[in-house]
Amino acid sequence: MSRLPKYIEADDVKRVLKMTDLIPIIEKAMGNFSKGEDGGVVQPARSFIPVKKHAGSFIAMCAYSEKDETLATKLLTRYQENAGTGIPTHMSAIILFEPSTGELKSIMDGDVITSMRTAAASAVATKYLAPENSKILCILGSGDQARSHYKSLHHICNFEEVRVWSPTFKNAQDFSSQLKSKVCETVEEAVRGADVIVTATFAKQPIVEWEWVKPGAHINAVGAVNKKWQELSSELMQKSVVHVDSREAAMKESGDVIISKTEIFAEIGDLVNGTKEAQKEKTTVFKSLGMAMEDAVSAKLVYDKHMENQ
Ligand SMILES: NC(=O)C1=CN([C@@H]2O[C@H](COP(=O)(O)OP(=O)(O)OC[C@H]3O[C@@H](n4cnc5c(N)ncnc54)[C@H](O)[C@@H]3O)[C@@H](O)[C@H]2O)C=CC1
Ligand SMILES: O=C([O-])C1=[NH+]CCC1
Repeated sequence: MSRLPKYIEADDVKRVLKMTDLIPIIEKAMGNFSKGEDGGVVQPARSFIPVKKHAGSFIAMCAYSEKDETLATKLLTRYQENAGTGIPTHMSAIILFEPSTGELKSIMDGDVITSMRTAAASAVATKYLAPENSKILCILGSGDQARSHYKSLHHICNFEEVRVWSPTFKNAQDFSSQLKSKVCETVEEAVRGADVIVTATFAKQPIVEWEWVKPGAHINAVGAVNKKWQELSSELMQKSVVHVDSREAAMKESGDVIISKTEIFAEIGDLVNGTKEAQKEKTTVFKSLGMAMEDAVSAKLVYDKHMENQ
């Protein structure tokens, strides 16, 4: 193997990474993660460095999976105030190592992977938890994650209607002109009657109330990645059956979980492994925070596919 790592840019990641390949790989990874030591996953809690002077944060996420033979770290910045400036709010690179020798294999764009693997994790949750014959999808937010979720969730359900709401009406209109959907003026209008709901916003205070949510609906809550922030009201969290990607991370990083003091029923991996039963008929929440393990398996897939084409 050459000692020079392969640099894989965003366009190449986009070219080789397909949602249909990614969803089952993320499903398996979530299952392995939730098996504890038997799953062969090592994923320490991620590090956050606040870049207070510039209202940003720097996040380092590492994982090793023995079963998947992948060892990687993602370095990511989250600068919310970039919104509307033309600079993305999240930017990242993934560094992939060869687990058998420790060699550096690749440095690749992490933006496409972050977008797609987060939406793939929600697709797995939706597969287990959405009501049968879900027809109406509601997306709150119109940014990067909103777009990738639109695409991934169509692999799971045959939606007849998609609704989008965003705090800036024009952004929702742009979303709707590119991805077939109906623009809603309020969160309540978007949420009422929806079977599957995605919250992919920068909200710091709850934007979704329990009484708007159709009984039995499934919610993928992707934003509010801070112990002081919430996208869902405490009542909604307490009355729903709550699932997370990692219990440990949720208890440390999720305001939706910590502030509401809700009980966590299961990790999505527990549903995959069959150690907890999916309760499709109940109102369910998947509180997603994102896992390094998801980046590691995605990066390996990208690397292997990219090298096949060299
Ligand atoms: N769970 C996970 O694995 C991941 C979570 N995220 C989180 O998902 C959320 C969305 O990320 P992206 O789509 O990449 O960001 P983006 O910058 O592309 O889009 C953000 C969206 O939030 C909306 N927004 C801004 N302020 C708001 C407010 N106060 N209330 C409601 N909506 C507001 C914006 O109008 C925009 O539609 C962020 O909180 C981000 O940190 C991002 C990556 C992975
Ligand atoms: O897992 C991830 O990449 C992120 N979670 C929150 C911001 C980015």
